[in-house]
Amino acid sequence: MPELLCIFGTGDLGRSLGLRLLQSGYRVVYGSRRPHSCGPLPQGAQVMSHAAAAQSASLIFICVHREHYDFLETMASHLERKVLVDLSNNLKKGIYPEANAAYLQRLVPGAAVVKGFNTLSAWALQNGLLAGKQVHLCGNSAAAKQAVAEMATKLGLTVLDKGSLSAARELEDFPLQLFPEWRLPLRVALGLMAFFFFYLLIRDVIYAYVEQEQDISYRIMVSLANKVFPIVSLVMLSLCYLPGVIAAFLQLYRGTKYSRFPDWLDRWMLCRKQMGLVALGLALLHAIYTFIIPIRYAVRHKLISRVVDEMKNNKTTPFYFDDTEAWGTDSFYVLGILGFFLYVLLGLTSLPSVGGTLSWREFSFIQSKLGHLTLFICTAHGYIYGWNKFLRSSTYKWYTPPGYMLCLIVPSVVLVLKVILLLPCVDRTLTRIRQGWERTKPNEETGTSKATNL
Ligand SMILES: NC(=O)C1=CN([C@@H]2O[C@H](COP(=O)(O)OP(=O)(O)OC[C@H]3O[C@@H](n4cnc5c(N)ncnc54)[C@H](OP(=O)(O)O)[C@@H]3O)[C@@H](O)[C@H]2O)C=CC1
Ligand SMILES: [Cu+2]
Repeated sequence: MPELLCIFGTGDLGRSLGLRLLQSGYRVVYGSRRPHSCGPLPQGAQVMSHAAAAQSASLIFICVHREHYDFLETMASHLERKVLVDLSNNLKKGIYPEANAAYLQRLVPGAAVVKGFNTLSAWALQNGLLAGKQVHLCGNSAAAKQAVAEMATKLGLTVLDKGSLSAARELEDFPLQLFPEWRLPLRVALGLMAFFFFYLLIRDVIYAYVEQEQDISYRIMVSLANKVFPIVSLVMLSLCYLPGVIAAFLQLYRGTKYSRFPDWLDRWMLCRKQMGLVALGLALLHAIYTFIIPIRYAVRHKLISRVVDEMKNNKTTPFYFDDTEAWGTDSFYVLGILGFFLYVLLGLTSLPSVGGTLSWREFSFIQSKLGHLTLFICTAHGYIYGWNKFLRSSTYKWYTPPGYMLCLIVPSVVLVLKVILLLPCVDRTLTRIRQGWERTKPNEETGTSKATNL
């Protein structure tokens, strides 16, 4: 006979959890305030009063909001020696002085409370999106935790033990976090965008207005945006590879890999993927913005008015083929296309479903070798853009360097550092360090090792 599990509460979560448990081969009994009118439940589940349901099972899921926990105190005698799983979440951090699970344990001291599953959603349970999902558990009774962990494994979940019930607070705060690993990359991207936008606004629009009394503020919409996006994209892509390079230099400097990186570097390393994806998004915007250039009114007007001018004045300027310009623009576009293609490739392999099919060697080849190649190609794309501009006109003053000049500094630095790391002698040392070699090498004569590999 399959094991019988009990669920208190017939709400959204209770129903979805019951359905999933039934599909995993358990029997389910619901405890409800109104067992005869609680609406449709998953097929095969029984429903009774709380007390009767608790009697028949040893493991009880509390799928009730914390605000209604008080009824559990009145039936504490029925819950003696039961395992109570607390799945509750709060709407905000710190509304209650103690964690929900600690509160539950206080109401029912005779039971073993386990906190967990609160990061799952009714929706994911209902749609069977559980495979490989990680759940955290904590509780004071090891046996109770063990029982819950076994059940979770049967549901296809991966269990992570977070220790005693005092960790419940942390677990309850988890679902309240909104994309924690995206916060830093998005802040950096917004900061950089704001900086370059205002810089270009002053330099291109306001400067032209003051100096030449020309109102070209319409350029904010497309031209300015189409400079800000590629600039920030390139800087973000560099920032995605910079921490790896810094870490390598730090290892070289320390001569060992067995010491922790500073916190800021750790945090930076952990959001590289998100940095790269933000960069990819901006590169995509840049590509789309570039496509609409020929159909813009301002561009068409400029071309047509030049022809009309010449017809009116009845003279034609010599129209010859500039070989340098042809090479310059073509290589600019080709590098842009190749760079964007590699960008997309990097983005695709960062998806778990694609990255999971790659071996570690393949993954690191794509993310590191191909990643730096992407950075190189995109930086070259930027340099050629600057070069073409320089060929066509150079009315720019030295004190107003174009935006792309500023942004090219960052990727150039990263690339130079990467080239240094690729020098055979540096590369050899780094490989040895990463294989566990330390500067205080074992003393070969006596055969004793001073280095500890910990
Ligand atoms: N929905 C979700 O995706 C998730 C929910 N959770 C947590 O699970 C818990 C339940 O959430 P959810 O199912 O969405 O909520 P619902 O409001 O859908 O359901 C709550 C259930 O609790 C019971 N209940 C309500 N009032 C009382 C009361 N005064 N005394 C006793 N029982 C009562 C009712 O069942 P009955 O009428 O049968 O007694 C009701 O169906 C919450 O703590 C929530 O934070 C956690 C993770 C995800
Ligand atoms: Cu470009």
